[in-house]
Amino acid sequence: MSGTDTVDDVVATIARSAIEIRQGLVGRRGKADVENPSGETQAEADIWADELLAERLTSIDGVAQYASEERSEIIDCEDEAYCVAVDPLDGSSNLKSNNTMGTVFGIYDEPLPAPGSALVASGWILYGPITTMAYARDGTVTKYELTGGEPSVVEEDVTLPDDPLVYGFGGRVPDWPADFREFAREIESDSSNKLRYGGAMIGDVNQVLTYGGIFAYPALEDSPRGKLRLQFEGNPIAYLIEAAGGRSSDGSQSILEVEPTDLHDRVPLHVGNAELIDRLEDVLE
Ligand SMILES: O=P(O)(O)OC[C@H]1O[C@](O)(COP(=O)(O)O)[C@@H](O)[C@@H]1O
Ligand SMILES: [Mg+2]
Ligand SMILES: [Mg+2]
Repeated sequence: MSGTDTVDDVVATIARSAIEIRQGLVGRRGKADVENPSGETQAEADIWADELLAERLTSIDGVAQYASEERSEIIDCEDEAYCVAVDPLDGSSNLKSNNTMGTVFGIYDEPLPAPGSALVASGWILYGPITTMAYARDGTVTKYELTGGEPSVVEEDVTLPDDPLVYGFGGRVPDWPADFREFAREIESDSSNKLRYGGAMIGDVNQVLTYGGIFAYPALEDSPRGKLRLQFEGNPIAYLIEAAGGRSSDGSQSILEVEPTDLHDRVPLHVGNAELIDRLEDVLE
């Protein structure tokens, strides 16, 4: 994966940096006294990981823009071609309790903010008991283990298992709109489904990729666009889950069809096995 084109260079750089990010979490578990563009208090590690990725990714030939959940403005580079959007640390509130976190990336061939249809590749790093990467390009998904050297492939042509097993829904239940509550009740009452919610989208979505099922951070009564960000979280996740044979939805259409109006737009996110997303859209109609 190293050095054949800009997209490969970006992915190889993120994979290498992930090992450093993981090690650098030690000593950076506190909060910084600053808010990100979404109005959330940043962790020291959010800021540090963003700066590390910005420095590395903007120096790659062919990278035109770098943008992240943790900074208001896009960094424009002199090159033209690919625009990289990252969530440097997904689930950073899990730093305190030392639970799962991730890094999410999307590589677009249009200036940001761009719709998910402009993605050429996306993926995520999962900082679990070991560090893994799920990566989608050209309609196929590959899983890797990362140790610092060349990423080693553990599975090619990854697809969601046919029989869904896990579900995880973000937000407080009383804040869910009535139609989403009805859908959630339907999923819960099916005895073949198990609840899995860890407070880091990447951990929960990776379980859906592994076992089949559904993850959602839905629209909330007082936040109709939900919580998760379209450029940095929604689009990259949707691109990968769709490449793995699943579906994504903002409630009525694929996340990849949502037109952005602002770099830090939020989007109601639902991803998983196609049959479950179809059922969700029927209920939310
Ligand atoms: O604390 P809540 O409301 O369950 O929210 C958890 C969700 O927020 C997030 O932590 C948001 O991501 P960041 O940590 O990158 O801001 C998701 O990973 C997770 O699914
Ligand atoms: Mg996140
Ligand atoms: Mg984050």
